[in-house]
Amino acid sequence: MRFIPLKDNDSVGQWAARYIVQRIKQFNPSTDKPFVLGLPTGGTPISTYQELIRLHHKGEVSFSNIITFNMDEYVGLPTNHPECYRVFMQRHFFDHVNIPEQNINFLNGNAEDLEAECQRYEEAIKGYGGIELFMGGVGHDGHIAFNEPGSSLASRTRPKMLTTETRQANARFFDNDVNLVPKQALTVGVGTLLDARELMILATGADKCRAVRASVEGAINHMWTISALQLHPKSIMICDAPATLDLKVRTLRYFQDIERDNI
Ligand SMILES: N[C@@H]1[C@@H](O)[C@H](O)[C@@H](COP(=O)(O)O)O[C@@H]1O
Repeated sequence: MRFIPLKDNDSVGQWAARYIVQRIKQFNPSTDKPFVLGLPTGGTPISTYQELIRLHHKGEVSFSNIITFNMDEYVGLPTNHPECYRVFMQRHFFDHVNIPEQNINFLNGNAEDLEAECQRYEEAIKGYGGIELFMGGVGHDGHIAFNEPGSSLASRTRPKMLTTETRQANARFFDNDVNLVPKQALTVGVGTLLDARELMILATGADKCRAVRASVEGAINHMWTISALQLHPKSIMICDAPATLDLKVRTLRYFQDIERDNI
């Protein structure tokens, strides 16, 4: 795994956005051969979306041949709710770039049969030949997408109950009222994420430092689903300085040394 230790949140956004643009350019997508990008919501990726929008407006990247799959969605939120992940993505990214509406894929958290909806999503990903690059964030408890502690590292897309800790963390988007945060979500599985040809995780802020330690120095363990990164043949974790606070000095120096030309 690559570990990119950067200074602050803006540097993380810039690094991640440039990496995505570079990968898209290398891939040279076309209508027949689109680039399939997995995307997250949350506070962490916002600086990346802002930088991608800026690069798009500068003419450095087009999203016309990009297919997106978002990693998760709340169950039961009205589709026009501002915290519905689809609405979040329109607001922070899709409304500002040239991605065709039909290229955007989302889990429907209001589907009548949630299991069937998750199955449909897995099939849709397969239909495009899999995901080229999946970007994600990480929860305080080390969850990746909504794969809460104890999720199988082989899991596929499915409904999941959210922990109280996660609902409390997300209450900031729901008038600080935990009771307004949905109790359930649909999420791609850890196995679905591991199937992506590349997995890029962003972590910013001191409140993520335990999750970062678990992913870099910890043992692979379903109680920290982020640790599955270690199983992926091509994973990158990008952090700001506060998120590295719990790493050993030796670990941090090691990655600072081997990435010295890239940070
Ligand atoms: N399902 C999302 C995750 O995909 C995200 O990584 C996590 C961290 O969010 P934030 O970036 O706001 O800290 O929050 C939610 O639980």
